[in-house]
Amino acid sequence: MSDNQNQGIDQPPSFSERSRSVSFSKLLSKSWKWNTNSNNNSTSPNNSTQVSNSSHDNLSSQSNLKSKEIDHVQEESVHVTPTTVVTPADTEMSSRFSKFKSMFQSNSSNNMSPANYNVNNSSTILKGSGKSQQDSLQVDTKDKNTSSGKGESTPPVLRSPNHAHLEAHYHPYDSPSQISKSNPRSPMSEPLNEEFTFQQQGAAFSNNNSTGRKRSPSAPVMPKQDSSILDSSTLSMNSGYAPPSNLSSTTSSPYQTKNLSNISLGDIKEDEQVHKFNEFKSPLRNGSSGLIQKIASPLKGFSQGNSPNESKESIQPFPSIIVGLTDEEHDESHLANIQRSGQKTPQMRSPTRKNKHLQQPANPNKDITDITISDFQPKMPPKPFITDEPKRSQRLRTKSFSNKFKDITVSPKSFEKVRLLGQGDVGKVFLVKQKNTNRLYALKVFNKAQMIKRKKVKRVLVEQEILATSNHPFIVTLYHSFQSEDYLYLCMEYCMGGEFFRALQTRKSKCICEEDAKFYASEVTAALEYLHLLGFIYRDLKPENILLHRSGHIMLSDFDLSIQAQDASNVKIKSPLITSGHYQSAMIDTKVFSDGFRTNSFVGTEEYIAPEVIRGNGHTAAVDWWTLGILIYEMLFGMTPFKGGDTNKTFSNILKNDITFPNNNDISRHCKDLIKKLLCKNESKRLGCKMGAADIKRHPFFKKVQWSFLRNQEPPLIPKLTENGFDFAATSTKNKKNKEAALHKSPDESNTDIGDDTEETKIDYSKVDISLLSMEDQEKVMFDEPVATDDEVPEDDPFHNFNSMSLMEKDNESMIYGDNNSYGKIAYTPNANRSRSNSHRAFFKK
Ligand SMILES: Nc1ncnc2c1ncn2[C@@H]1O[C@H](COP(=O)(O)OP(=O)(O)OP(=O)(O)O)[C@@H](O)[C@H]1O
Repeated sequence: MSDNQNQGIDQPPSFSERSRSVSFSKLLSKSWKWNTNSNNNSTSPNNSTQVSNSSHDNLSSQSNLKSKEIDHVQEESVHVTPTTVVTPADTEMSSRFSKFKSMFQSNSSNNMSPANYNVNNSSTILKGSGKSQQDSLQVDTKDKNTSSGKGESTPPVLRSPNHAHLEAHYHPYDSPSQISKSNPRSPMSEPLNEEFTFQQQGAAFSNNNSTGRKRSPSAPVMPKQDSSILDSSTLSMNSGYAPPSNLSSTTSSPYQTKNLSNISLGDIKEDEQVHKFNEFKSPLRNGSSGLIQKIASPLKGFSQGNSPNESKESIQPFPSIIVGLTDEEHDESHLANIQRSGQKTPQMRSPTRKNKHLQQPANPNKDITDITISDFQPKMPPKPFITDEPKRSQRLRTKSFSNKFKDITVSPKSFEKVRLLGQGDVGKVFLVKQKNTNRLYALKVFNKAQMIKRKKVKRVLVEQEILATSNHPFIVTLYHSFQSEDYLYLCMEYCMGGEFFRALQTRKSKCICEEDAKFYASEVTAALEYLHLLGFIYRDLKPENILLHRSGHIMLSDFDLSIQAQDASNVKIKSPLITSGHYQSAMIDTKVFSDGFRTNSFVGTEEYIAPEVIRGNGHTAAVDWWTLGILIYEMLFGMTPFKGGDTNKTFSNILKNDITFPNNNDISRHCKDLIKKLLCKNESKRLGCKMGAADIKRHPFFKKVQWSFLRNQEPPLIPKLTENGFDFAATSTKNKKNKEAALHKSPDESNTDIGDDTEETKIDYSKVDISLLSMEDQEKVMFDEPVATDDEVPEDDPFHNFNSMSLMEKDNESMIYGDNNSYGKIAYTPNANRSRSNSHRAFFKK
């Protein structure tokens, strides 16, 4: 990877830690690829249609195909699906986006619409018998040979005429050994005794597998058939959900012919929820969209004005006042219309109104005592705008987060890469510097083609929705999100402290004391409470997804596995406020926001997965409280409680084993009680099942926690930048030299020169297939493509709902790059100011 060249810094020594960081659903599609060779063929491919209503369609079909074939079928089905036929007119119309439309439609079920985010395409991939799949493969091969890609009437799925390259470039994880090489998790150095220092560097995200913690190759392997793990009684069917596996292989249930090792993301029964998710209207959404309709007529009214300026304004497509109109302002606009149209004014309003221009013109018949100074002022044309209100596209205005965001103010070119921070399943996260402000951000970049191919479209849309909707001190701030022709970008607050997991690992014992664990558990509880309040279930809590802000406070990140309960809009809070003991903290019943919501996806991270997820009975927001229990345990003991030798054993332990606490650890009775109650295998008895977060906050373990003052407390560990690390200025110069030296040619198209990014040489993106470029060149395109504004992305584009927008926040608190800053090494220094015994008292003493 190019970062290797960029960094020029030492690789950190590798950890011999357990690697566990993979989130399940993110690798399921890989897992079935890897396991298909070893699967038995007990079920005919056609059987898959018999269970077409279940979430497990075609699993047996999958087992009949060798992994290679499946790859081909998956890939080639893109070509044969009739919906991929694009007329030349269509192609011309939306040339920049049509390739994704056709990819998405081909890769999805027939009734797919972009608005549904329906990425469950397993039936598309494997529909019919193995023979027809073979047939389609042959047909596709022909297509492949004849298709010349974009601009022709043959389906221009991608610009590349050779899709084999896609697999090579976008799927570097074709085998467990490859994944361990190419998809390592964030690297760490060895703990350096008291200093707890590690090298935080992107260079380790290259193909060099000797560095850093890796994603576990075994993690994506789902449990094999093993009747010892589950007996049929543990597979409760009473919820109406089918178990996703045949963990109990002895019975003849159709479901039990399937193996979890075969399950793919496409088999996850999320479409129902997603469908309802789309129907879901939050109060905010209702408000904004309703408001737009309401004010449509006043705007028309303005256009009837006599002033030329007035009519000019009236044709402005997206007057930004629209969303910002209060009811009062709306009334006022309406009033003005009525007055203009000669109708009798129903009621005169106060002259202290904001929009003075809407006041009545001087009335000659008016009593002299009624005349005000405004009567003598030149009459300004009606302005349907509040000047400091930024413009928002029509689409953005209808979003629940429209009050937070304005139209996009940046583009990929606005940022300069500092280094790679991390690489997730489908996204790369870069530390970037905004060129004109020197502000530092974490820029998460997703490859669109890869998102479609790996069925992650819905997930990235959910991630954007949650990040954009959230406004909480313990949830990472989204500053900008935008898309270009080939990429999606989430520009977030840079959490300088990196993963909390690293901080734990840099401790000698890999664990922290109970008081410190209480601090982090409190902050996580507060963040989960907030998410639940919005109706989101996080589903992937683990130390890897908890980032540390430079202040040392936590920041939850990575929401692509989250889901929104569909009934959050109709929530009636029965007992909104309850008090907690002596401290009278206000607590909200957060459980009502996801009451009655169950989802059946197999998501999570192996050691953190809740029993109900393994059982496949569907799960609720209670999974987040289970994961909180595991997290607290891991913080205290440096390991998770149910980890087994392999996935099967881990799942078996989760389902059957009681929680035990290592002997030599001195933790309080209350703490053990909390963990036990959170790790209750029966979710209906688990702590949190009654009132959600309020139940947890009222537990005696948290008795002395000042929930309202969490943000003001001293965190136990403070990340500190140290010297001699990555030097941005040096790398920047080096990059420049590299760029000058590099000859950027597409391997396939010798006459296609993507050029460099100097002013003189413009890149013709339409002629470049980014999948054929080296990683370095792909990154170059990533930081050079023009931004696609909301209105540019056609409605039928799969990424239409990914808004390009910027946070309206005036006081941007993001870090500013300075000359003396170094971003290579972070040390976690124990906070000397923090009392370990009774932190809340210490806080008030200060
Ligand atoms: N805001 C941020 N500040 C600093 N580092 C970050 C930030 N966001 C992400 N990272 C780093 O990038 C890594 C990958 O990010 P993230 O987990 O969001 O990607 P992902 O594709 O969803 O990964 P995964 O598949 O592991 O969930 C993180 O583990 C972290 O090290």
